[in-house]
Amino acid sequence: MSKVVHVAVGVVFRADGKILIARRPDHLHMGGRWEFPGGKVEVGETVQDALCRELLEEVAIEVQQLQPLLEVRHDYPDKTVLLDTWQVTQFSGEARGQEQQDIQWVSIAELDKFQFPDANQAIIDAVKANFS
Ligand SMILES: Nc1nc2c([nH]c(=O)n2[C@H]2C[C@H](O)[C@@H](COP(=O)(O)OP(=O)(O)OP(=O)(O)O)O2)c(=O)[nH]1
Ligand SMILES: [Mg+2]
Repeated sequence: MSKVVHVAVGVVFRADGKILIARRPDHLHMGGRWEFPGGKVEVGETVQDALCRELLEEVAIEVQQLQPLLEVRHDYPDKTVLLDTWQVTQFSGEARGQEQQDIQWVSIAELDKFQFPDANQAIIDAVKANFS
């Protein structure tokens, strides 16, 4: 069995209630799908540290306030991920894709229009249930 990939994922809310999504570069796992920004937790790092680092690296925002939302474990054919998902309610900076990826701010109702990796359905359901 391969080990579980621990991923820090941020559902970033802007003051107007919109959520930040980004399109995964084509060459990556789940390339071309939309995601909530984040990435793998490195050895010796807390999940909160990983989330702050990834959001700065990927979309140039500095997290100021976060709270746990849910954990989603999902088996893909080639790997198993644990999406350790946090709600980000305060941040500084203006989001921009630092890796040439498209980003968008979308309403909760609009999330259904985008194609996310399969593991994300549980996150989207939780967002709708908690924040709609
Ligand atoms: N960031 C993120 N990853 C997701 C989501 N949904 C989902 O299945 N994943 C999967 C895809 C990847 O297998 C894994 C995250 O890896 P990643 O490619 O973002 O990791 P990373 O930013 O650290 O990138 P790298 O250093 O490996 O290039 O989790 C999501 O909403 N956000
Ligand atoms: Mg990433």
